[in-house]
Amino acid sequence: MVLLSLILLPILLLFLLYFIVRPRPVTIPIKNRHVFITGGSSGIGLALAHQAASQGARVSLLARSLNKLQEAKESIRRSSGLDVSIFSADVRDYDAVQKAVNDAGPIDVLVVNQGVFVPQELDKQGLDEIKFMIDVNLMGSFNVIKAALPLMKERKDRLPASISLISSQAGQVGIYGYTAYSASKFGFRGLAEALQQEVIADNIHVSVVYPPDTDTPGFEKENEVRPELTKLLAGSSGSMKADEVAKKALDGIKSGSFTVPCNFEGHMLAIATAGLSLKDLS
Ligand SMILES: NC(=O)C1=CN([C@@H]2O[C@H](COP(=O)(O)OP(=O)(O)OC[C@H]3O[C@@H](n4cnc5c(N)ncnc54)[C@H](OP(=O)(O)O)[C@@H]3O)[C@@H](O)[C@H]2O)C=CC1
Ligand SMILES: CCCCCCCCCCCCCCCC(=O)[C@@H](N)CO
Repeated sequence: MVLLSLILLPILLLFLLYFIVRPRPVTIPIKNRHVFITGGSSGIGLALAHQAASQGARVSLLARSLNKLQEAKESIRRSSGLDVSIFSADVRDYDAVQKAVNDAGPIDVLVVNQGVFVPQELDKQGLDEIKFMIDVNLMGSFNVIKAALPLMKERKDRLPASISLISSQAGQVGIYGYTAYSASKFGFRGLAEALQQEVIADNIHVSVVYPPDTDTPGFEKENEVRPELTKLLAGSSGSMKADEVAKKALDGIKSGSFTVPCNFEGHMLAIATAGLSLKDLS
């Protein structure tokens, strides 16, 4: 009897725990909603913009180069017939970001995607490049989220909304040659875990997307200077097309998943680095 309850009690408790944290699927609609993508003029961000527009979202893009933004706007107009809003700003400039975000109007789905990567051993890398990556990738993301959050919270429809961060598999595991880059992306994890707790009451769902090497203009440039060992290690997770990553990202965002892996290795990494991120269970 005692033995039986010793076995049954933990099982009962586990069921109870599961009942409390069981998956409660959320669907974040994007049709007719405002999707704001930073770094949306190139690579993964641009692919996401195309897909969001083709699913009926109202899309806004933010990046520095007005030329590239205009090209992106034109290519989305050609493919989906839709007009996207473009904003030229550097994410490192809070006032410029705030102005862009306010001009764009309340955001339903914020995709923080801008990013720079200059791989190099710490030994050889200058502090200027290290600061560049931390400032654009991490501090820039704070600027964007801080600027967008007040209006996101005030949105009238109360439909589920999303804040998603495009991290990297190098934001799950430190990789040779990526000391600064990995540090900038690991920061996303803490930001996201804490932020999710702070905004869930506003029905805002935080997602972190972890792509492997992805075929983009930025990646092409990176490859010219990438140390051999970095190539080899990153190569162990293969590479994807920007469209494929964008699809995984958008599906993950729409389902409100906290962790969004993009390939098989990504699923393994998600399990290996789950930590206390229990959001995916709730
Ligand atoms: N490609 C890859 O292998 C992988 C990429 N990632 C991540 O995905 C994201 C997108 O990468 P990818 O598509 O390759 O990048 P690209 O270099 O192709 O595009 C980067 C985008 O960010 C914008 N951007 C860069 N700096 C700033 C800035 N200071 N302020 C505002 N916008 C800026 C660029 O426009 P502009 O220069 O005009 O400002 C451009 O629109 C990044 O966060 C990256 O770390 C993650 C894993 C793998
Ligand atoms: C436990 C299971 C392990 C599975 C194997 C995992 C292998 C790790 C590979 C990490 C790849 C990092 C790519 C970074 C890409 C990137 O961000 C740059 N291109 C810059 O944009």
